[in-house]
Amino acid sequence: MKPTHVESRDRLIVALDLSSVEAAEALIARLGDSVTFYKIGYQLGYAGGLALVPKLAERGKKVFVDLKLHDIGNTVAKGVESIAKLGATFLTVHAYPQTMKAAAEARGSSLKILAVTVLTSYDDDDLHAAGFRFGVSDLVEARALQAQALGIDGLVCSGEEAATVRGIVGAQMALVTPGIRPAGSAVGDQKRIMTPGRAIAAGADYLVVGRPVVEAADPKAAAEAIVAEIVQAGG
Ligand SMILES: O=C(O)c1cc(=O)[nH]c(=O)n1[C@@H]1O[C@H](COP(=O)(O)O)[C@@H](O)[C@H]1O
Repeated sequence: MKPTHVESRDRLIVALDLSSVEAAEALIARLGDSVTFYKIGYQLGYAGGLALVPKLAERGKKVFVDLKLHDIGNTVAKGVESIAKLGATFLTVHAYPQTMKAAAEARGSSLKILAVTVLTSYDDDDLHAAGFRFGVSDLVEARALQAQALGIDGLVCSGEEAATVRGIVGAQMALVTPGIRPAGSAVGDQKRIMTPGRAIAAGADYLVVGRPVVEAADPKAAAEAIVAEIVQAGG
């Protein structure tokens, strides 16, 4: 079950993984009306990009601030309060109980907190190497339940887990899926990938796409093709 109020175009979130505000502004201008939702993460955020959040919001765009916070509760809460003032729609935290609790309590009324379950560049071996005794699917499911119990607004997971997670948490939580790769595009460092259409069909509400749009010869055409696939999948 996907929230029906979200337009197909608004389900695409383009990751502005670029080295400067100027480069981001140039891409935003090229994409024009084809993209309504942007993500600002480490690369752009640490290069002055957080100043773009209120500017984009003023222009009617939605912004996902992807800082994947994880620290002691007090520090997380204060960071969340600062991000909330920028006018962002989404903010990520890692799905650790203390971190999620602090973020949920500090988020205010307009910012929504997304918990990153297991990074899409991880597989079971990567989790075991990091000291976890769970595999990806078990850890994603356990964290989804914890996030729901703590009042978190949405989850970041791969398309591979989307259908199961949707079944566990129901329709209320937003499911946001990175690791999106249109057929034929380079996988890069991602390990749990899915095409836009299959991810929507699996229950994703939002697709996060970086390189397949940002590095495309024609980013606008790449974004439009993803939106067309979302529409075709019924999203
Ligand atoms: O939170 C995220 O957005 C995120 C979570 C995750 O598990 N995997 C993941 O790739 N992301 C982000 O999604 C984007 C994916 O970029 P591409 O692999 O270039 O499409 C990057 O900005 C990542 O930081």
